[in-house]
Amino acid sequence: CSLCAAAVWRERPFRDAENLASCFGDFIDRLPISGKEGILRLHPDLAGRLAQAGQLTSESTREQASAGLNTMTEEERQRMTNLNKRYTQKFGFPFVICARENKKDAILRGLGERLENAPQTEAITGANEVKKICRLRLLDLVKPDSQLNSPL
Ligand SMILES: NC(=O)NC1NC(=O)NC1=O
Repeated sequence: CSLCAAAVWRERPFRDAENLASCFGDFIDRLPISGKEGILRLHPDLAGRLAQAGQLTSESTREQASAGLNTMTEEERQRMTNLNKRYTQKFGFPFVICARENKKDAILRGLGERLENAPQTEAITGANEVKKICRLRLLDLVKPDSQLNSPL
């Protein structure tokens, strides 16, 4: 989210990628519920229309594939679509989970379970998942060598 990046920029210099990720995490934690919901709305549905049209970002494509979401049976895809629809109707933002830390069965189960949560709880749970996605993406972007050379 470019707004988060622009805000976290003021915390420079960062010791390393972990420090940068924790600054992003702190920023997301400090957002009010409406801000957390806004960040969640920037995310594509899991195995949704964008994925099926091949229009996800390369990061999302890789993450969703690592959970096995690109090899779902027709029945699994239908279940995912129905649950995603119910979730978005209830909360007004899409279901977000760190796909690299879950497999498709855990994602389908989590989607069903999290549908029962209260809206505020779910905005916080979703934002915590965004923090995990953000951290893994940052660690990919910042090569270990660059930590030795100069602060970010
Ligand atoms: N909706 C959702 O969780 N999307 C994602 N999760 C993840 O790890 N990558 C995504 O694109």
